[in-house]
Amino acid sequence: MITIDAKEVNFYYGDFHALKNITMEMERNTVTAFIGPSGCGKSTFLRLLNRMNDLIPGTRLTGEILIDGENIYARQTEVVELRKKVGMVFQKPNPFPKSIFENVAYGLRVNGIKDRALIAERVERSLQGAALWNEVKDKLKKSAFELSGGQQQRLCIARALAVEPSILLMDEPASALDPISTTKIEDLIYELKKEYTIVIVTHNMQQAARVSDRTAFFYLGELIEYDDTQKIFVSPTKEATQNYVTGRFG
Ligand SMILES: Nc1ncnc2c1ncn2[C@@H]1O[C@H](COP(=O)(O)OP(=O)(O)OP(=O)(O)O)[C@@H](O)[C@H]1O
Repeated sequence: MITIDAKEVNFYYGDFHALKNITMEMERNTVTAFIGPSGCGKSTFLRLLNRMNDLIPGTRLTGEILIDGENIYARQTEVVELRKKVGMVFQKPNPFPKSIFENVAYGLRVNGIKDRALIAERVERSLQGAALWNEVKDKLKKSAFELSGGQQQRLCIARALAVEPSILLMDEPASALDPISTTKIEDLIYELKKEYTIVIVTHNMQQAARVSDRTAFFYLGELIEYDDTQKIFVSPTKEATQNYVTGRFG
């Protein structure tokens, strides 16, 4: 079932045409990786999926992005509701200067949930979902800054899960982490796709090959090739894709 459906999307920063006629569909409960050289538009496209570019002055979008059949750029779309449904995890872990518990509870409180038992239950479930519960269950009141970088990133994933999104956007979620923490995040992505649809930007080819079902190769603002990950890495159709995945440019 298609959950994200982008149709002829063009995006401009002022006069700069950053995304050119992007059309692609993403299915529910899959992991899609965006790859391509620096500046090709991966993050721009990812951020369009939960309207994170809205606040950048002078930008313009044409085309449509439908999520579960609804045009997320339609006038009646509530951005707050959209972001509940489409969560985001950034490159650098960015916990709030609050306790571990309060970091995860934050989105629930912002959404007006006051029931303490419900909040505690959701915090536990989210930390379990982010494979962090066992490491933090005895120190929930400690500052999030006392966690390691890898734990902080899983905390940020738990924070995103707490408001029960159906889609998770991840912008290079492991690039600031050591190899062991990276493996944990990759294992987690594999687990999470049972319940969520995941879109990940990565510079790491092996990571894209390991975690994703589908891979989209972007170059200079265009979607050059989008196919099953196996196909992109083993027998891509386009020469540019072949050159990129074999490390001949980028
Ligand atoms: N806020 C902005 N204002 C103007 N131009 C921008 C802005 N953000 C990105 N761009 C430009 O849009 C293009 C695409 O940037 P984007 O960050 O989407 O690329 P990317 O593929 O994610 O790159 P990287 O892999 O380096 O993160 C680049 O040329 C960049 O300079």
